[in-house]
Amino acid sequence: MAAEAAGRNDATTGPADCIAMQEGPMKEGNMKVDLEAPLSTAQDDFTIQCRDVCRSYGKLKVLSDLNLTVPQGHIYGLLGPSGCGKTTLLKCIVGTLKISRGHITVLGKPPAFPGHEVPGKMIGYMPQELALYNEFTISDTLTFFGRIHGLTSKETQARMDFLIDFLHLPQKQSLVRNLSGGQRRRVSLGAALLQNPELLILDEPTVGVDPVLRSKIWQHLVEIVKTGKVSVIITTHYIEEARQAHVVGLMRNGHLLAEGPPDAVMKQHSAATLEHAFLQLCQSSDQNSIQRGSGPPGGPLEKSESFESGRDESQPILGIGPPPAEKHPKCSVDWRARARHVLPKGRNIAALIVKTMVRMKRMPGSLCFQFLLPVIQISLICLCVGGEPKGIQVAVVNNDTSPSSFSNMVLSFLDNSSVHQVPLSHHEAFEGAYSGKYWGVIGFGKNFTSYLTKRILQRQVPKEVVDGGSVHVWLDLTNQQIGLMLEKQIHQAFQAFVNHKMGSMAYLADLPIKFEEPIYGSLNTDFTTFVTPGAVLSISFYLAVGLTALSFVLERKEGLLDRCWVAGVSSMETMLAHLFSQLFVISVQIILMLLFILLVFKIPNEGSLALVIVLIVLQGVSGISFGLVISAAIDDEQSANQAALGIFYPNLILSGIIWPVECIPYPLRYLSLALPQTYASESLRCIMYRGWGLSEMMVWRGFIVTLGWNTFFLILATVILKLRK
Ligand SMILES: Nc1ncnc2c1ncn2[C@@H]1O[C@H](COP(=O)(O)OP(=O)(O)OP(=O)(O)O)[C@@H](O)[C@H]1O
Repeated sequence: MAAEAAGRNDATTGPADCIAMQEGPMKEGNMKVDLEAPLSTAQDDFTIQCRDVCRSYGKLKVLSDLNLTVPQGHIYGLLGPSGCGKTTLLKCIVGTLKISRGHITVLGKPPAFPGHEVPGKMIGYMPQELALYNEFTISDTLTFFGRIHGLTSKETQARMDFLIDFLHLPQKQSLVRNLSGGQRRRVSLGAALLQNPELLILDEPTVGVDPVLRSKIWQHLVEIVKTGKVSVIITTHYIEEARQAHVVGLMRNGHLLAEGPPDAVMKQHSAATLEHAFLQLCQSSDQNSIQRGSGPPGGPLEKSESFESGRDESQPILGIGPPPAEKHPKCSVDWRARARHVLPKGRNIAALIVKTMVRMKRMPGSLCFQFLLPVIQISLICLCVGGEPKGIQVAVVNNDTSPSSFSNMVLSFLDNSSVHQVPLSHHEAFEGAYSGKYWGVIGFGKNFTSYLTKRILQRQVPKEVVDGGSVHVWLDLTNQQIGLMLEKQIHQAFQAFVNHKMGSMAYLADLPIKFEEPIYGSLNTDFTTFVTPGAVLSISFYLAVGLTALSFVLERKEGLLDRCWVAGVSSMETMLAHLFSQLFVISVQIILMLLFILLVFKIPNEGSLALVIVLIVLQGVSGISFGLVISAAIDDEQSANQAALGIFYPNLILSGIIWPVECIPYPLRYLSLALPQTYASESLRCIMYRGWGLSEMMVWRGFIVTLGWNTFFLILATVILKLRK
């Protein structure tokens, strides 16, 4: 095998034989991925060219003035210890990470250049993470990537059959989540090979793969580059297997220590193996750093520590000397290509929507949960919030001795389902009330009946008669709702008694205030009616936030977003596809919620059902957009959950959903009015309870504010995604 490799390497003298590594002062200025991006004059010979590439994560400088060249039709083995920056470099090459300085040219243009199919069909990328959808079968996985690359189903099928056979994959209907680690890695490799790309970028494809298959993969790579049109860049921890590559780049601390054919590297260092050559290079590099008084290798690199910038000519590094002078003609692109680059592609959106639908189909339990959760939540609110307290224990001390006993009559009008009367002595009643057993004490004096009669019939009575002819009530007001209910029930019972006893003369015992038929709403309006519209909006918003943030954060963590991006799916397409598929889920959720609140809990709706639905859907879209903001800004699911939960209560309280906005003190009220759900809740209440339409300001401003937040969240998510690259 080694001899074979050597033979191949001999045949690849020329560009790969001695790749120059840049020396001298570093060039200033950021990499230009715009219209002024430079083109290598020798672009026909090179598939990838990296010049003076720098990339940092915060203060950690990971790539430092790195120069690398992948000749066309070659296999390039990128080797280096864990953490030296290989994956970072590959991500810069495929365009998922932006470089802070330098130039990268891939297949003739910088990555992500308008109209360039990198990212896209020209490039096959296998990330280090498996980056596969666990709920997919092997067939679903390859079909999905086939759709994105625009392959016909016949082409996808043919490639699938070949790859399943070649990569020793199990049946194509096998679910990815049921595959072994090695099998998943091979499926991931299959997805990268699917469209026969011109450039294959493979980040540790042979980890966890048995030696027979590993050798077969290398054979295949050798085979596909033979045409001279396909190039491969591959990272591996098995340094010796890289001897089969045409060129190796030995990387350490963000620099390339050497670049050249494996045999030449070994010869230069009189090493029997590539591993030994690499060790020698590392030692020389460390000695050089110590002599120059720089910090230990592996730490953050400063410009002054850059190996290339201060390199001694005597160092045993291949290709010493500045790279040949390069002219940098500018790439140009017409407005049509630029527009095509920016505009979302229907094909990609459709592929992503189908992907989401297939995943939903494969997780029926989760889908049912998503549909039923809002119904359960709103039902619990309607059942448990705002209703009348029932079975409240009240002590009754009845000292009325009259045979006609008005006190018993008053008590008989008390609603027994709400108030449970417990007849007791004065002492027992108060002892029970103070010990928390009873919510109040209702007391009638000895002469209640006669004094009450006198109070009603005589014009003037002494204070003693007024007092003795009154129902005395002592309440435990630590629970305002129970206290208010008892007050209301006792008033109503007394009113009913007066009506019964006095008939048409009942007005004598009335206050001269008459509450007429309400202008809107009903006399029996309860708190549930107030709270339900806001609760529906809040549920739609927060479920969408949670599902969106979580699904994106997980997809990013598993490398799926990056993989799709390299396959040519833009962030905008990903967002739109998620929006459309989530709209389906939201629509079902809203239909079920409305069925329950209108038909089961009989919440009134005097207005247009269409307006109600549109407003709730728009709030769901706000939730999706806000979820996108969270997932764009946050990398792990725990922090994403915390962010979603963290804003839940402040927003719920400040939006006037559980208590009127009018109760909020002034400076906070301005904040409340700016929130996404304050005007929207008011708008929904106006539609449902007042029957208003869009001509009313209180209705349309709810829609306008919701649309405004949607736009703001979407723009913010896009900006954060761009800035964080
Ligand atoms: N998103 C990130 N944020 C901060 N630091 C990061 C991030 N990704 C990588 N790094 C750091 O950058 C350095 C290079 O990481 P990289 O993944 O490129 O190494 P690698 O050579 O591919 O390692 P391995 O062979 O183990 O995969 C490491 O120190 C790593 O901790």
